[in-house]
Amino acid sequence: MDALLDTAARGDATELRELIRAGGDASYANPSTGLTPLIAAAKAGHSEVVRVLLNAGAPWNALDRSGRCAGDYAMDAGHQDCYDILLDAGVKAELVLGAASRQTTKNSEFSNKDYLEARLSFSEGKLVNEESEGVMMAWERPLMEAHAKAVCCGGDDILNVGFGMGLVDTAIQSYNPSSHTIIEAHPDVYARMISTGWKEKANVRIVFGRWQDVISELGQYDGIFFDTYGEYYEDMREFHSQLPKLLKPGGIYSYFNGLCGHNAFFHVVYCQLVALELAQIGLTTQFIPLPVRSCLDEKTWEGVREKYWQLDTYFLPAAQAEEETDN
Ligand SMILES: C[S@@+](CC[C@H](N)C(=O)[O-])C[C@H]1O[C@@H](n2cnc3c(N)ncnc32)[C@H](O)[C@@H]1O
Repeated sequence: MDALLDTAARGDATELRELIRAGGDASYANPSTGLTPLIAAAKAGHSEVVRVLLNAGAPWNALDRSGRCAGDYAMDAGHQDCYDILLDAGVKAELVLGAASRQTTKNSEFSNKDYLEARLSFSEGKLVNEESEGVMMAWERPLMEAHAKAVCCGGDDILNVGFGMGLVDTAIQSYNPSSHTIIEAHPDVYARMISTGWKEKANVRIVFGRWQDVISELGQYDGIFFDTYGEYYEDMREFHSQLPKLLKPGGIYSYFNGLCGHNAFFHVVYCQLVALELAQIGLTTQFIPLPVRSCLDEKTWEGVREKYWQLDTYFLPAAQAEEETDN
């Protein structure tokens, strides 16, 4: 099977087609390196070979032993054609997967039931669960301030889903909105909101519960921020399906963009996917690049089980609903 790797690396599309026709496995991965023909082709910039392999069923998202996929190599080497083909393949595959999962019956348990039932510990720099997983961390403060700015420039009625350490809500308060609604589902976080005086703020309304369960109690907002924990992309998609009811015309929606925060190419695929899905409900999405390297060092993650963010740039999503037209 290493013949496939050699042929892909050389960029010989004709020979590769023949090898596949003769039974060669396009999804082969070398057992010791994890190298796939797709990675070999993307690394060398052979776009026709990349196309042949994808058409023959090579998975766009296979990782080698260093945790990188074909798109990562194409991106780093500046092979734009390969990058575009792989991005398109990734977005299409995830769109199809999403459609398929929407057709399967829903699990009766919700995604983050265990998280919501477990105890949390709060400290200056972080909020962690019993497994020392970071629920929220102070390094995100500049990002939360930027999110608050984005959603507050849409108008005066603001909704935030997920209080965590209250970083985004503190920043939202600095814009003194007319109304500031906060949904929070975890009892420990809710108790802390009460003990730190959030209930006494004149413009704040706290809704305790899962957003899924309290959505009917909500109104319409000029700015909405979404940042929960322990939920899947499917949950966020479900939230997005409620945006036409929740977001006023011209309003701004933003979310914590931690999707695939460990892999640069997967992250780009998910940015595109969300933008496409939001476009289907009439929102136009921009991603504002924010450098985050300076917010993070090895010390940041001390005492936290997993680095949930490993990229140098954060892409802050700002999605605007269509303005109302007169006719
Ligand atoms: C990552 S933290 C939010 C951090 C916040 N943006 C900040 O600036 O500190 C996620 C929060 O969402 C809450 N949460 C998780 N699932 C939720 C749900 N389904 N509905 C409402 N809140 C939820 C968690 O308890 C947690 O407080």
